[in-house]
Amino acid sequence: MPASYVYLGPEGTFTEVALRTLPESATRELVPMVSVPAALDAVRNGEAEAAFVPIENSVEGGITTTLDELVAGAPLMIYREVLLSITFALLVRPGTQLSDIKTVTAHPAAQPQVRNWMKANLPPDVVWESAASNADGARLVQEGRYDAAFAGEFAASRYGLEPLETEIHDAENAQTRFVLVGRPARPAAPTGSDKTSVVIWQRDDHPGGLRDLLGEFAVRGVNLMLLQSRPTGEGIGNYCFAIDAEGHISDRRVAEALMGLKRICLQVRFLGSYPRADATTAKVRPTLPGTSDTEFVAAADWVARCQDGRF
Ligand SMILES: O=C(O)C(=O)Cc1ccccc1
Repeated sequence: MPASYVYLGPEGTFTEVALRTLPESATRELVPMVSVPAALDAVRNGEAEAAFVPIENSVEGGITTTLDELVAGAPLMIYREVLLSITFALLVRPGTQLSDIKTVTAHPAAQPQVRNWMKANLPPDVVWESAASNADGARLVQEGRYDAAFAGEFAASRYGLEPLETEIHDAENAQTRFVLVGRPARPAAPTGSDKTSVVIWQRDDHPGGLRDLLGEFAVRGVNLMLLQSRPTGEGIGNYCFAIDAEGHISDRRVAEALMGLKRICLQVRFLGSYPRADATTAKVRPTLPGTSDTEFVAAADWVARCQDGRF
C-alpha cells in the first residue's frame, strides 16, 4: 500500500498544520490535493493510504463538502481526529494598505469567523470570493487575482505575502476539527476515550421519528456529541443524519445502540470508532445506571440461561 497521506492543500493550509501534529504523519509522504473530494477519491481509488480533511468547526458546525463525501459513494472510515485552534491573518502583497483592499478571499468556512472583523476594518464595498482553501486564497493573492486573503499567518512566507493583521477571530477559542480518513478496516482498539461516527437514513417519515433514533442512544446511556442533518438530494424534507456518539463500537452500549438503529433504520453507515482528540476532558463512564459492559454481558447471559431453562 502506498505510504502517503493526502490532505486539503495547497501547502500552508490549517489542514496541513493539523496533520503534522499526528505522529504517524512523520513517516508518510504528505501530498496536497486541490479539494476535499479529490483527497477522498485518492483514498477510494487506492492512490493514497489516507486523507486528512476538515470536518467541523466550532463557529459554523459541519464542513458540508466533507460530510456529503463521507455520506455518499464508496464507504470510507475515520481513524483519527485532530482539534486545532484557529486564528486568521490578513495576508497581502507587500505594500498593500487596508484601504486598498477591494477583494478578499478564503475558504467558505473562514467567513463566519472573520465577518465582524471585516465589517469593522475593511472598506464597506469589499467583495468576498470563496477559495478552495485558505492557502489557495493566499496563492491567488500572490498571483494578483485578489487583494487579500484570510489564512494562517504561517502561510505568508510561502506565498511571498505579508500579514497586515494577525489574531483575527470573531469568536474566542474557535476550533476546527479534522479527520484522517481511510478505506474500511478493523477500527483501532478502544482507548477508553473514543468516539463513534455513523450516518443514518430513516425508514419512513412519522411523528417522533427522530426521537426514536435518538432513543436508541439515550436508553443505553450513550452521549451524543454531534447531530447534523444533511439533505439526501431526493426532495425537500428528505434528510439523513450524521451522528457522533461517545464511546467505541466495542463498548456494549454503543454496539447495542447501533444494533437498535440497524433494526429500525433504512440504512446505517458506520464511519468509524477512533480516539477523541479532547481525551483529557472526556467523560468516559456511562452516566445511566445499568449501561456498563459488565451489565450488558450479565443481562445477555441471564437471557441465555432463561432460554436454556437454567435460571
Ligand atoms: O485548512 C485550511 O486552510 C482550509 O481551508 C480549511 C479550513 C477552513 C477554515 C478554518 C480551518 C480550516
